[in-house]
Amino acid sequence: MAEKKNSISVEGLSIGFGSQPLVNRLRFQLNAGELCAIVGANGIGKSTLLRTLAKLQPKLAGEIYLHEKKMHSLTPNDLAKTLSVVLTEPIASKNLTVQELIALGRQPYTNWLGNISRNDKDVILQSLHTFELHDIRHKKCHELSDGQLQRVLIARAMAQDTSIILLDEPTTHLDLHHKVYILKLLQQLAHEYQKTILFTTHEIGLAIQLCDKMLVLDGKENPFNDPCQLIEEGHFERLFPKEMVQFDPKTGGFKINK
Ligand SMILES: Nc1ncnc2c1ncn2[C@@H]1O[C@H](COP(=O)(O)OP(=O)(O)OP(=O)(O)O)[C@@H](O)[C@H]1O
Repeated sequence: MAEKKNSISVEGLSIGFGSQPLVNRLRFQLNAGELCAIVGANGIGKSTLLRTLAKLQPKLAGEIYLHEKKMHSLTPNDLAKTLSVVLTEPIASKNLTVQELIALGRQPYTNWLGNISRNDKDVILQSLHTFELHDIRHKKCHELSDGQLQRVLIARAMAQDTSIILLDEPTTHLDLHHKVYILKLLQQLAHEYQKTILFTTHEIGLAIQLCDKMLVLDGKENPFNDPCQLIEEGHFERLFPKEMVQFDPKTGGFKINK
């Protein structure tokens, strides 16, 4: 079997704001080709972790390694060629067309005039096809549905052609069909293109079915493992107060306590 390539690893990481840590002593490692969900209750620190991993806010302690190099030793341009981020915040560039927005993903590779090469054009075309956006490539982003816009943002991350992709709640606002569609696309990107994909979500049941690994932020142990192992160890049972909902290990989903 081929040796697994370590893409992102975190050791003793504390995250939070100011001097107040939200989560302490995080430790996990992801390899090339793995899809991983970060789950946990509202306000536990999922988005904060994602933003810290993307260097959008400082870590409080510990170390983040990308391809076994300390993240802080990478230049901004090297970081942009290694890691792309899809956030939930509304995008400022909704007046661009679908194709123009996806082309922005090529910025780390263009020269200082921003000239697009033949290779850049091929990568943009491939992203349009992979995400079935070719027919709407000339539409303005403000004319798109939430689901279409979500696909465009992920296509832009694919055009950035980084080995690691981080996404904050990529399935919010989507119906069940489109939630599954987006998560399956992410799984395909990870498995077929050997990307390492880490995303935050409240869709624990879907994540259990589709992810290779999961990080459960519970504010204490914060276990990281493959979903079956996490179920066996009972980590999902302890995630929410039992009076309301209960995890059913047989179905891998939550049931309302009536
Ligand atoms: N800019 C900020 N300054 C200080 N505290 C903040 C800031 N942004 C978020 N927080 C706090 O940090 C905590 C974690 O927020 P975060 O958005 O990471 O949680 P989350 O797990 O993603 O939650 P949700 O599931 O609701 O999206 C919350 O208590 C939040 O109020």
